[in-house]
Order: sequence, then C-alpha cells, then structure tokens
Amino acid sequence: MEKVQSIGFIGGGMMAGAILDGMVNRIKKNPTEIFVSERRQERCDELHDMYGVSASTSADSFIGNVDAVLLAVKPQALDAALDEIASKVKSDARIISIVAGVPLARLEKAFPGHPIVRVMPNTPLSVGEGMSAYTFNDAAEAVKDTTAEEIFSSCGKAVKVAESLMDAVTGLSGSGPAYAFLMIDALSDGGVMAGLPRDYARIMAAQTLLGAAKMVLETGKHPDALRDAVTSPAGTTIAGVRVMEQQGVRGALIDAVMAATRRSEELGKLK
Ligand SMILES: NC(=O)C1=CN([C@@H]2O[C@H](COP(=O)(O)OP(=O)(O)OC[C@H]3O[C@@H](n4cnc5c(N)ncnc54)[C@H](O)[C@@H]3O)[C@@H](O)[C@H]2O)C=CC1
Ligand SMILES: O=C(O)[C@@H]1CCC=N1
Repeated sequence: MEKVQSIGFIGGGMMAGAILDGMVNRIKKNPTEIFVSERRQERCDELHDMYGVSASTSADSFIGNVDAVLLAVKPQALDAALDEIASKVKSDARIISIVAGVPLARLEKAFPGHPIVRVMPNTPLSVGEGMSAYTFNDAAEAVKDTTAEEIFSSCGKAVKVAESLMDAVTGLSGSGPAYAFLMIDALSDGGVMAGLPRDYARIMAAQTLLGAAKMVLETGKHPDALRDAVTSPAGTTIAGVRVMEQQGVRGALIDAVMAATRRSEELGKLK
C-alpha cells in the first residue's frame, strides 16, 4: 500500500493542534497536504495561521480526496461527525481515531473494509513528550500501516498494544497528565506552605517530577530502588514518605487509574 500523502482531520481542537504541531514542525510534513474540518471558524483561522494548513468548517472540500482521515472530535460528537463523512471517504482511505473509549468494532461499522488505527495519545504530545498507544484492525494489520506510528512517535513515545488494553492505557497515560499536574500543584502548595515563593515552588515541583521520570526511563531501575537512594536513614525523605503512605497516596493513584479506565469503558458503550 502506498504511503499516505494527504490527511484530513475531523475536529481541530486541542489534541488536533498538538498533533498538527508534530506533523508540521517535527516530521516536516507539507502543510498543503493537511486539511482540517473544525466547527469553530476562529479556530480554523488560528490553525491556518499557526501551521499553514487548510481549515474549514466543513469536510466536504477534502473528505473524498484524502488518503487518511484522523478523527479528533469528542466522543459525544463522534456520531454526528461520522454521519457527515463516513459515506464520502475514499474507498481505501486509512482511518485514525484518537476518540477516547471508542472501539475499533464501532469504527469498522462506519468504515467497513478500511484500515483503522485506534490511538490513545496524551497532551504532552504538544511539547514532543507525548505517550501514545495504538492498535490496528485486521485491515490495518494486513497493510502494515505506518502512518499512525510515524505521526505519534514524532511527538513522543508510541507503542503498539492489544485493543483489550486501550481502556487501561486511557486510564494511565491518556488521563495521566492531569494526575501529574495535580501533583505538581499540590507539591507547589507544600513548598509555599514551607516558605518558598510560588514561582520557585512551581518550577521546583515540575522539574523534580521531570527529573525523577527521566531517571526511571534512562536508568531502567525500579522506582523503589531509586526512591531508596533518596531516602537516608532517619532523614527528611522518610518523614515525607511516611505521611504519603499514611494518607494513602499510592492507593489513591491506583484507584484514579482504575476509575478513568472504567470511564473509558463506559464511553465506548455509549452507542
Ligand atoms: N484531551 C486529552 O487529553 C485527550 C483527548 N483525547 C481524545 O481526543 C479527542 C479530542 O479531544 P480534545 O482535542 O481535547 O477536544 P476539543 O474539544 O479541544 O476538540 C474537539 C473539536 O472538535 C470540533 N468538532 C466537533 N464536532 C465536529 C465535527 N462534526 N466536525 C468538525 N469539528 C468538530 C469542536 O469544535 C472542537 O474544537 C477526544 O475524543 C478525546 O477523547 C485523547 C487523548 C487525550
Ligand atoms: O478526559 C478524557 O476523556 C480524555 C481522554 C484521555 C484524556 N482526556
């Protein structure tokens, strides 16, 4: 199968903007081959100005011609979007969906016979540090489609997983940036309470999480081993860790991932 040249986005919101940034600024894809359908005219103008792509409030001008379609509307808006475009796509168009919770089977009903890739990215994509997981339907497997891998690895890490794991991916890395932002904010508050100016506290909290995450990825060591190295006998760290354990922070994080995973499952069943 030939490499994808032109691609049409359905939905030009926050995630689409982050993906466009990777495509245009990192993979250096020619913006004249990228088309966006976005309901809000002001956002169309913004995307055009920022990335040089063609953006309009309807997909009619491009949907029948593009080699790939990337679905980037909210789950609740998916049916209306599919009604508008499904019957008009090219017969061999590849479909990529980032819509949370929506299974391949549901997309296959709308696009029978098409190669379809379901992806769960996350917002750090916008700074080149995304975590995306993707899964193929049989038709995408048969053509060994590399479009999604190419797009999403251009703005972070991308791994292929079984579809049965996509809700768990959503609960962990899809929603995960929100957990990290909450932690950064709470740690900043702790720093302020301890006397640090707010702007320093925020940088210290964010850089500390960034550095710790980098150590896990670069050393390959278990987080517990890295934690031991910070934790001096009768020192400061064990005093802080004890409070975190007493307050159930570990259990709360596990439960947060599980709650988001269940919600992803629910979203997939809405229709
Ligand atoms: N925000 C996040 O962290 C993540 C979101 N996702 C998924 O990405 C998708 C997009 O999310 P966001 O970008 O955050 O949402 P968003 O609300 O920023 O963007 C969706 C855009 O689609 C437009 N739209 C709605 N119906 C349309 C239609 N029929 N034709 C053209 N445009 C239409 C809206 O005007 C809006 O700008 C969602 O399905 C979400 O589940 C996936 C991973 C992470
Ligand atoms: O909150 C949501 O539904 C989306 C999916 C993953 C992250 N944000």
